[in-house]
Amino acid sequence: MLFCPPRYRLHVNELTITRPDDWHVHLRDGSALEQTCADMARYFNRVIVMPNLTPPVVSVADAAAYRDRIVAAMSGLPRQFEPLMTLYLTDRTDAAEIQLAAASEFVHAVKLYPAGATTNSDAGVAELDALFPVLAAMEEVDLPLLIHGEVTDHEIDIFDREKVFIDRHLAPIAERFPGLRIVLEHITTRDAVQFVREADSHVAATITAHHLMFNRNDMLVGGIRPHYYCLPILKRNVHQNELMEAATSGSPKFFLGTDSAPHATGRKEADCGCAGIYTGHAAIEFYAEVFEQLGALDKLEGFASHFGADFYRLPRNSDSITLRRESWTVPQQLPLGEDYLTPLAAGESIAWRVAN
Ligand SMILES: NC(=O)N[C@@H](CC(=O)O)C(=O)O
Ligand SMILES: [Zn+2]
Ligand SMILES: [Zn+2]
Repeated sequence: MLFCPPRYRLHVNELTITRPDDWHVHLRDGSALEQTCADMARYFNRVIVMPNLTPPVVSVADAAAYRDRIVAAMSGLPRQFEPLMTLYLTDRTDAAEIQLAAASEFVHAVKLYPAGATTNSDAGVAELDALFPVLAAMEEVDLPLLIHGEVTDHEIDIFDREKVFIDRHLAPIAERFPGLRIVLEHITTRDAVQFVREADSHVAATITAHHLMFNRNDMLVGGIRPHYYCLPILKRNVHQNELMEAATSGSPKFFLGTDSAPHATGRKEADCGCAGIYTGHAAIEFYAEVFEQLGALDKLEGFASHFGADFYRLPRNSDSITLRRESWTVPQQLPLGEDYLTPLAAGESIAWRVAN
């Protein structure tokens, strides 16, 4: 599965780390919340909730109502996480809404989707320049901007869309708004790693487990695997290696964001399958497997539990979780409301398990 030989192997059977947070997740809505919230609540303390519902979460009032639905969905669970809400930036977002968001206790960031870039992004931004007054307001009130960093131009190859976004849009935005905190979400390329590394401390990135575990060969060689299809799309192994290096480097600029994104199995195994991979059922376990194979289990805690909180200027969690080496088999399917989804690694065994 992984390309890099391990630097060294730590043979531990138990690992206790500060309780982690997930800085990028799709919980969806309605009856889907039962599964997505239960999975997140198992051990995450805080999760950054993506706003790409239909219709999207565009106002503080929308975010408050969505938050209530999430909290209600967690009421019967043995433990709960804190949903950190985000607003979906549109061509109609104004500075007044940004000020309301900053004044609220529960909106922690604003998400930029270029129009048409990914699942449920039709309402996204068409003209970035027109949004500069809004970005200025965010810089002013210190509200982070989260970015799905891909251009959508028809003539730009899908494998180049992240790099072109960085060159055309991200670099100019970071330069024009030096005080704006920016998270480049779910990075997939060497170019993104380099950009984030070289930027100042206002710029960070989330890295998913699946972009660490797989490259485009895993999706395309020997047959096409729709459950590995997500956006940004899996890249070449050289990019995967760069992500592994960044995630295990100990740099506080790179932290955990699962981008766990459920779709009903029938909508992925289709003529025109949806983008999104579900990892919420085994998120920290997947990361632990990758970090272990890279001989970097000692770097997991910073990546999963410290750096994101530091970037969002929230306290690090004060309690911990314990991962045990205990093999278990991922179910073939999980409920998604009245439908079902196919989780990543369905039917396969996973080496780590979080102790209750
Ligand atoms: N990552 C994905 O492939 N899909 C996400 C949207 C996103 O994060 O871009 C989704 O909402 O399904
Ligand atoms: Zn995205
Ligand atoms: Zn996402």
